[in-house]
Amino acid sequence: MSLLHHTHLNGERFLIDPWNHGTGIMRAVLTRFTDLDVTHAGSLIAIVGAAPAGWRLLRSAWYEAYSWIRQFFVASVTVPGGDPVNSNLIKWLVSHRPRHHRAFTGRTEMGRGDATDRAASLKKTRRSVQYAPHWDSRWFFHHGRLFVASRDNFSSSAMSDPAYEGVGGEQLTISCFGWSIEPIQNLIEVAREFADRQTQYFVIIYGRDRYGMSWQPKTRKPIRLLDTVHFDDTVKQELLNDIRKYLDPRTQRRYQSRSMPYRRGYLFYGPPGTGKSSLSTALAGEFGLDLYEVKIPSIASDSDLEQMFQEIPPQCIVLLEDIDAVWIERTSRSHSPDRRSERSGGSDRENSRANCTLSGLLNVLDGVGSQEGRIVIMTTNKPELLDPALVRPGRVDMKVFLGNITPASAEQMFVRMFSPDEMVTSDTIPSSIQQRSHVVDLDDIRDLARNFAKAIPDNVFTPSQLQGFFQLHLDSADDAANGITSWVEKELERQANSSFEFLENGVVKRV
Ligand SMILES: Nc1ncnc2c1ncn2[C@@H]1O[C@H](COP(=O)(O)OP(=O)(O)OP(=O)(O)O)[C@@H](O)[C@H]1O
Repeated sequence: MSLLHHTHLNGERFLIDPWNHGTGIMRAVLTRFTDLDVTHAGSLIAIVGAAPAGWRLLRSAWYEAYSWIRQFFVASVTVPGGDPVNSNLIKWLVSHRPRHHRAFTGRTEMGRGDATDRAASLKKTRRSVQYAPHWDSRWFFHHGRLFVASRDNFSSSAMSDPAYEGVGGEQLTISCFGWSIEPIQNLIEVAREFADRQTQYFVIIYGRDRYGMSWQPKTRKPIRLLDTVHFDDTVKQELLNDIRKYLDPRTQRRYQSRSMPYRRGYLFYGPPGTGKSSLSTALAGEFGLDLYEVKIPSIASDSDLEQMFQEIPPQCIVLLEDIDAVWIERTSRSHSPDRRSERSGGSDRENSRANCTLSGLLNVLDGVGSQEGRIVIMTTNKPELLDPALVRPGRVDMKVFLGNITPASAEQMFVRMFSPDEMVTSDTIPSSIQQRSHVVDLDDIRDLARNFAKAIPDNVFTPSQLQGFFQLHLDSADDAANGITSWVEKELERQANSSFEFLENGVVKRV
């Protein structure tokens, strides 16, 4: 089809091309309705069209200039992801963000739900959404100085980690103008103090990340007082004094001057549910130490174990759980699987056998990195399976037995559960329940506790069993005191039959 059109204007016949024709109309329209000349509009369009290229040019010039400035006039400190200083800085940056920060990550809350939302906590169906500020690089002033914090190698997998705080987990570089890193060092100190203040009521528990590649803060537990872990009071005092003495700086100097390795090991042993893990966490809170959790059965190899230990900082508690799962080298896999199975109490334990060896474990316990003020706590339900080499003095300096509950401990537990401080009497508890929990006088509670303790047979139930009973009666001390005798009878019967109870169509059945 021809692109030329014929037209008549004032009786004349013109041959025009559509472009000129279109421009003519545009010009006519523009001049009619605005004062703009279309030739100027054309220049405007040309400028707008050239703007992106100009912008790109400016940007690359800026990057060039910035890298030049960085090279000669900027001091910087890079902190690797996963390092405690990294998370301290992130905490400080997040809480000192500009008021109008607009980029956030949104994630379903993985930790405890809103403690005040009783209905939600009971149903456990809805979790709140957690919003955390998000940025790649941020400029900010601190003490009159301009800093920039930039995150490198952001990986989206970090976001699916429950410990991810919206930012963090990646390498962080803090820069400022000048030739000295002193302002950055000061900023780091400020961030560390800030983080310490924020976490002083919590124990930070570190675990390996999902790929087993690095230590990550796994949970932050409110400090558990040692009074809430019930076991022999004399042993508790001995343990506390021992750790206190060990952490005293004078002890460290004495160890060093006598060329002794500065480390301390403890073994907590006893039946499941007697408080071995709880005691370890309570000690971490008592002495303000972070807790590094090593689950022996989940370690892939000796070299993994070694790598883990190399990355554990000094001055912390290392918790080696289920230490009896360590493969005992002397009874090699090929020679005596039966014997091992027999020693470990059955085929199910075979399945949970660790892949690290005894010598691998002894290596990391005695290795160079272990001599820096760490406390190593090993826990086991089966101390009789442990190799004597593992628990010899020097590796295990004190053994602490945590056993079944005594009537005296049961009495203390009762008082703790129902003392006025512990009883919640806020609006979150329905008034009907508040009326039932009328006993809040401490003397009354103590009386009830004494009667309660009389019903508890010595050394039969674990503290966690008793805790389970309290959980059913948290709203009323009276109910707990009245219900204990029948609970004890039922539990004794159940233990005698060593049966597992379950409900089927409303009928209690046992297997
Ligand atoms: N001695 C105790 N005093 C107070 N509470 C206890 C005690 N022992 C256990 N509990 C309670 O029972 C629960 C389980 O305790 P914990 O996990 O510390 O036991 P454990 O000995 O480490 O068990 P396991 O050997 O199975 O790991 C916790 O909620 C804890 O509060």
